[in-house]
Amino acid sequence: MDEFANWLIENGATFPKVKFDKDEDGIGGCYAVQPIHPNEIIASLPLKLTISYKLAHEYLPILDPLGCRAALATFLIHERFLGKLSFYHPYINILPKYIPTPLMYTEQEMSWLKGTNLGYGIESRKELLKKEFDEILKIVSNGELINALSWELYLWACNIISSRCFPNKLIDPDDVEVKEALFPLIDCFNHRPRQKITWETHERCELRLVAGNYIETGQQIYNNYGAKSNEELLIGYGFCILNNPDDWVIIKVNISLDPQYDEKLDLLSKLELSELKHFIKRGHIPSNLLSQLRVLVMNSAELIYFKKLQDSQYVDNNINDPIGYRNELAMLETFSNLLKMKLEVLLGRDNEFIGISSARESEIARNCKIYIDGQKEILTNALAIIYSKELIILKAALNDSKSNRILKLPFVCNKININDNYNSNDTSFNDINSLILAKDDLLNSLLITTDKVMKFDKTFSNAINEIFSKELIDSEQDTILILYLIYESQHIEKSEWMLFFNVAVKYDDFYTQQYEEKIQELTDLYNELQPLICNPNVKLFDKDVFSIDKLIWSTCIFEICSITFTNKNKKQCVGIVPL
Ligand SMILES: C[S@@+](CC[C@H](N)C(=O)[O-])C[C@H]1O[C@@H](n2cnc3c(N)ncnc32)[C@H](O)[C@@H]1O
Repeated sequence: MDEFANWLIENGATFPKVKFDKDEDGIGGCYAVQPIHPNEIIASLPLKLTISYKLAHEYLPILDPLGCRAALATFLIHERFLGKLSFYHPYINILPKYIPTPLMYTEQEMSWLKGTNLGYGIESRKELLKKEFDEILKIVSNGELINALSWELYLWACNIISSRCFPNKLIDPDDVEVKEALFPLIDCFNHRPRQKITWETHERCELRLVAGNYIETGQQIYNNYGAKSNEELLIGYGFCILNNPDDWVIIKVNISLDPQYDEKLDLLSKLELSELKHFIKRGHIPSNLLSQLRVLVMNSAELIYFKKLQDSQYVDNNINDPIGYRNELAMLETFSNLLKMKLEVLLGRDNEFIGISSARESEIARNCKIYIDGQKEILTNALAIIYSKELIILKAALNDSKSNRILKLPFVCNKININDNYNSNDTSFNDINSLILAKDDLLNSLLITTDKVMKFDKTFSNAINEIFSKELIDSEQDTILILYLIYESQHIEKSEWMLFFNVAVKYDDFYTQQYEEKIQELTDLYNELQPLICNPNVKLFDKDVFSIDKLIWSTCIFEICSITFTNKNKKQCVGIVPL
């Protein structure tokens, strides 16, 4: 380290109150040898010591088409190869020979990341670097450099760049491209999230680190690499921060299998919601993600109706707020399923950190565990937020239902009475299980489900038990509810859902336009059901009530109003949202 410090001083760097040392874990860092005050310059580096793209490019212009990283990495490898002959030798010499980023993990170590975003992404990142490296080998003709280059050294150099670089913009503010640059000395400080510190270029000839707070003698002096998540820190720097306040989980929305893919993509683009990648933080779910999911879970009627409103300038239809109870419940259900799927993969993993036999492995396992635990915690927190939102929406729906505030089908952009807490990402109770139970109770009160109608209407349940065997009842929830809609529409005035049925029987808008292609399918279903329903033991409908038209109507109402959800016993259920 002395050689490095002398080299820096000889070349005009200053760092009068800084000592290079290692902490108890052997991590190199910078420590204050005297008190440092806010706004004091901690270290300054003459820009002539920068290893920039410009420098690497002047040295190896043939690598130009490959971009900044390839040029910088090749330059570093060459200087390392030159050894003491290199001007940068004192700097190259203090660079770690090994940086434990996932690029360097063994197969066993990679298995610790299985199921995480990083686990999926590393291979493609390695392939990209390998292609870059093969291109370099093709381009480089200098015999000496060819001898120096190897894949292992290329990975080392890429790790050095990702773990120590700064934005090239610091020295070239007019540069339009995103490039990296290495600043010896300035890159010797470790990271602490939210650390107050400034990077300042002085008269285009010096880069300074300026203290943002008071630092006592003996304390480590931290830099701030920016608001980096553990995923970014692990891949780029080889470490993670416990309880990292800047951590996030990436959620990518997959729309490709949606039958209305083109229309929805078009609507998303009109609403400026085309970005399908989102970052969920502790206590924060981006509102754009919720808005996007509202579009993605729209059924055909909601989509048509919403687009109509969208085209008329007179209606205030804001996708940043719930657009309807069914749509909102479907959105929250879809989102919670997405979170649960991600979480389940991670939850079964704790016991997989076995077979650790070296300090290196235990360090890697520790970082993987911090990363995975952080992901789990953020996902669990997001799930609690979503369940809390579901409770608010369900309570509002029940209130509206009790006060008979049932408006026009397809229940899109009717005013929803939610309170201001809805968008606050509040998780007033964090215990997921109590949230699930509360949600289940509310869903049971609000929805028309097969369980409910079979329990409360003996005539209906007797008929259904005649038509379907016990085993089929769960898998035929859709058909049972479709039949129930016809059954209940025979005596609306006695129905518990009288207002809903009053609205539903008047609805004919959608099926005339949209059901053409479904007619054949429904005719087949009708022909299948008709003999079963005509069985003298099945007393479901008055004579001539069960017609193909009625079946089309009830299927249409069912599709406009139903949601699928998972109940507290993890059973997939279907329900009709009656408002
Ligand atoms: C810019 S360098 C900092 C100086 C480096 N520790 C050294 O000895 O040269 C970044 C590297 O330092 C280490 N590092 C920085 N901040 C850290 C932290 N908070 N915890 C653990 N390691 C850290 C990581 O190995 C990272 O790749």
